[in-house]
Amino acid sequence: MSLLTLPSPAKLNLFLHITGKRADGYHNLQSVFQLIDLYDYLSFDIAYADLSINQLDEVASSDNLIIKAARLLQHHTGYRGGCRIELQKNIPIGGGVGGGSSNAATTLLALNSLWQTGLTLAELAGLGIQLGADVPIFILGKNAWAEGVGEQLVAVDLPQIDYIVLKPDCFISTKQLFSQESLTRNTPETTFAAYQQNPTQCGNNFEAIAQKLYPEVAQALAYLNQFGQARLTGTGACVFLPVQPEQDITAIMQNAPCQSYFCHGLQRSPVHEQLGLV
Ligand SMILES: C[C@@](CO)(OP(=O)(O)O)[C@H](O)COP(=O)(O)OP(=O)(O)OC[C@H]1O[C@@H](n2ccc(N)nc2=O)[C@H](O)[C@@H]1O
Ligand SMILES: Nc1ncnc2c1ncn2[C@@H]1O[C@H](COP(=O)(O)OP(=O)(O)O)[C@@H](O)[C@H]1O
Repeated sequence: MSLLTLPSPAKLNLFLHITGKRADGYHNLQSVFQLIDLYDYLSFDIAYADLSINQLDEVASSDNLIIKAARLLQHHTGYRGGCRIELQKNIPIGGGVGGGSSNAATTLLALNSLWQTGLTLAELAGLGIQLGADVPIFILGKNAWAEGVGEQLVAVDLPQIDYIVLKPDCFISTKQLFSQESLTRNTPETTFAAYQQNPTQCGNNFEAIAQKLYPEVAQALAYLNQFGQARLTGTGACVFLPVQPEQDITAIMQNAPCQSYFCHGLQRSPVHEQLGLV
């Protein structure tokens, strides 16, 4: 098989605590990653000698994490062939829902299969972390409890929940939010068991800063908070609300102040199901 089309799912951080700053400037965190059925689609055709991708308005091809992931796999394994990659982008960029990281992970998984380079998931996650802190969760392909910078992952079972996700009309840089002086960097460590007992007690340390810097985020959170407990995902800009079937989901979405998505929580990534990595 030389041609393959795969989905690339998004994620939510059900909570996000920053627990310390490391000597290298990165921050330690604790989080629960929930995979959701908001997908980009990537097509891979390895009947090409070079690496190439269709042009994306927002990202130069040489900066695209998809190309960076493919190059990294080539470099690591010495594989000499190429691939033509087509990306259909649906996941909002800079939204805190991990689209770029997910694209990188889908690329590593797909090309490791098509190029028959034979790396294990642990080896692919080791490559992925060089591209971004969120890549390993998409290589694992399961909901997870995360520590370290997001690379220490333990797969967890989460209740089946649906979400409304809003994308405020602004772009948030992860680096910029981490560099804010007012960021709480010393949240006491917790455990997955403690989180499960009382999930609403765990929040997102970036929520106050994102709302202050971006009124669009404050507006989206205030809107969703009328219907339950809304949260920021990652460093934003997206915010999400867990919803029950009896709520008027259509009305909540129609009256939202910005773009809205209805998403199911996934138990595992469809990429792994499609590639037989069960
Ligand atoms: C904090 C999270 C939670 O999911 O935010 P989102 O990106 O999803 O919003 C992620 O782990 C982010 O991962 P990712 O977006 O891949 O970040 P990277 O590109 O690795 O890092 C961008 C910059 O953010 C800072 N950074 C990032 C992660 C971290 N644990 N500590 C940091 O201090 C560093 O300054 C780094 O240069
Ligand atoms: N394939 C890609 N899809 C999305 N963003 C990408 C991609 N490749 C590189 N990027 C860059 O990665 C950054 C973070 O994008 P993304 O992962 O969508 O956001 P977030 O980390 O907030 O969830 C953006 O600034 C974008 O320029």
